[in-house]
Amino acid sequence: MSEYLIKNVAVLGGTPTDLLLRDGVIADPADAPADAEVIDASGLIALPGLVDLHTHLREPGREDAETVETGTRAAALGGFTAVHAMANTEPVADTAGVVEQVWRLGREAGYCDVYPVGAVTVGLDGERLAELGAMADSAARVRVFSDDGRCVSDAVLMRRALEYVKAFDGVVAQHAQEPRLTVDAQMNEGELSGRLGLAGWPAVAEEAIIARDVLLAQHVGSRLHVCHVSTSGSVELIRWAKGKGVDVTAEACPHHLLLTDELAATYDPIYKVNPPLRSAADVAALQEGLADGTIDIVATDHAPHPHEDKDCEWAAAAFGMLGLETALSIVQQTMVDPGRLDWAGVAERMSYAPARIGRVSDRHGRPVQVGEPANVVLYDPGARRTIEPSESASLSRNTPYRGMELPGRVVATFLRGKATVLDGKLA
Ligand SMILES: NC(=O)N[C@@H](CC(=O)O)C(=O)O
Ligand SMILES: [Zn+2]
Ligand SMILES: [Zn+2]
Repeated sequence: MSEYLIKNVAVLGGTPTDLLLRDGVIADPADAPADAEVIDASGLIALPGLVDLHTHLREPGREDAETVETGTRAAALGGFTAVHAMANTEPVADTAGVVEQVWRLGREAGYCDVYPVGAVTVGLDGERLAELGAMADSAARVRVFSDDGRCVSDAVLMRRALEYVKAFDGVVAQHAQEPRLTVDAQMNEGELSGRLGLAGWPAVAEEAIIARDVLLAQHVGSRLHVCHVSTSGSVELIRWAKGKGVDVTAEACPHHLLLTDELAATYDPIYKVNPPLRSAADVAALQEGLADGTIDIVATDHAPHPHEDKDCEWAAAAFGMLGLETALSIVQQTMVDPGRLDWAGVAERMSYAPARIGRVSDRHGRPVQVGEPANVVLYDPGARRTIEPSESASLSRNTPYRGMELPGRVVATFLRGKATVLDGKLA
């Protein structure tokens, strides 16, 4: 394996220094051998390899949309060294057999570590608990459980899941959506949904579940994670719960930090996502919540869909958008460039904290310093690029950023010292 001597890199945007990647770890650059590959990183920053707590890789079952291999290629290009693969596959990842299959596919592909998320209920049907213990004890060592795509809406089942995962330090990641309040819902409920004639999706459908779940988590003394928070009321509820000492964490997605429901007026289903794009006031509240730590992390909710599921009328289209290859750029644009977060804050929200929540911080989400695993991303915050969907490594093309000019570019990604991306391309 090559050894890399990275020269003049600004770790977390600090004073430029040198890094040696050797034998899978970060080593003292003074020990660099003469034949080390030298990378001139002047102008680049180094961040710890990013960790996504919410990725849809679609395999098994929807390999027309994405595979573990194509999705993890997209992840590497986005600066990720670990992703948590959501359970809403076909078959659902609700058994030790399926989670081990996904975990093995990730290892074989070798682009980043894949940590399967286990389903909370059998078949995501919301009726019976899946074999959570067997998934936890499997080779995949599942710690995050979610019916994402669906809400665990039955309060008794949610309570039992929260109680059950305590035995192995797991967490339930809730897709907070009260189903009865969102029957046929298409977009954010507001004046615009009325005008466009699209069924509205009220903020209360998300907030009611979050309120219930933080109270349940407090009652049973368990850990709760809230997926893709999208409303200002949700941020307020999570702030309140944290103030009460509830063990709750929350994520915001890049698209919810940038885009608003106004885009639905195009009727272009590229902007159709669950939860929906919300108002500018909600976007501002999410940015503020992410800055002050109420929202712990950014997670992509990378949701690939083939063109036949997106190139149709709004109401018939699938929910979801790509996210892995653009996440860091969107966070730079919405959080770093306006001064809401520094690069250390980005490392916390896109690497350290997601690794802690997913209980993978023995390997990921570790500081870029001597002795740590060499999971590192080199990023050029001064670059600008125009998003061209056909250049994506994903099998799908449903990026909402087509034609947009975004700041920043991932120059290189290293997984345990092995380059997965070099010069902005797959290595
Ligand atoms: N976010 C989405 O709009 N879609 C996700 C499901 C989900 O994250 O709820 C998908 O699996 O396509
Ligand atoms: Zn979801
Ligand atoms: Zn999702």
